[in-house]
Amino acid sequence: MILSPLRRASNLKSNRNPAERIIVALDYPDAAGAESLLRQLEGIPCYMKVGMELFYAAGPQFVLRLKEAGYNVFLDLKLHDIPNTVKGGSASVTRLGVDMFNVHAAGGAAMMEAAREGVEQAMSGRPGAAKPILIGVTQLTSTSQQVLNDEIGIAGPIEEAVLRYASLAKQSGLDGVVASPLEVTRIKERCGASFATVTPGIRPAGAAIGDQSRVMTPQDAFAQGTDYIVIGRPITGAAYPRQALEQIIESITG
Ligand SMILES: O=C(O)c1cc(=O)[nH]c(=O)n1[C@@H]1O[C@H](COP(=O)(O)O)[C@@H](O)[C@H]1O
Repeated sequence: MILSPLRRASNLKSNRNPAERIIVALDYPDAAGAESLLRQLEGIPCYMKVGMELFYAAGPQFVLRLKEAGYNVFLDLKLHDIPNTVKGGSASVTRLGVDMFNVHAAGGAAMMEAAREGVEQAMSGRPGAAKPILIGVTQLTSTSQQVLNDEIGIAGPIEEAVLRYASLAKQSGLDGVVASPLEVTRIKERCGASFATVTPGIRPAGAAIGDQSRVMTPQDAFAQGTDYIVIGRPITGAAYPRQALEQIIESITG
């Protein structure tokens, strides 16, 4: 069961409590696992991310339960399909009442514009509701320079590929991008300070990197000017998840 209501982060510009800029990835195979973590983190007003693992198992119902508990929710389904399908998917996700969701920038301008149209269409039926933050995924933080060039076949520095996706996302009317904190400074220079950056690939010093490639510590990521960090296993896989999260909060405030 999800416990007490939490204070809700209002929007990008008025994030006061640093915890509101930490997005915890609830990568669990079922609702019970995620609920156990929520009990341990009770009272800390961080953002919660529902990704494909939990959503495919627990569905929209779990998103609604998080919303009822007062959390801001990032629904990470990385939509990537023909524009008409992404428009409909984006409208459904918006009607669900999530605070943030993402689409793959690799789907191109027409697809991202369709996502925005889907949001706008759904918002017309939800007067007074807050519009979700629409984010484009650039290059996954698990992708290395070598994989990009040799396997995927995109030439040049990975940062250039990320910047290209970020510019396209901005031109298509998106609110920001998912990228590595390593690319935040250049994205802000290219797309403007108010263009949001949501950065996974976060590893506190000494934490196992696992399948991530382009990583940074929480404090360094915020020093680069990121708006939100996304962090999963360093919290969910810790012996004491609450302590792990509190240490991260302390590292960014101290
Ligand atoms: O869109 C995302 O959230 C995402 C994009 C990306 O490029 N890299 C990335 O790791 N993520 C997500 O961020 C989370 C990172 O989890 P950890 O590696 O366990 O901290 C996972 O839920 C990923 O699905």
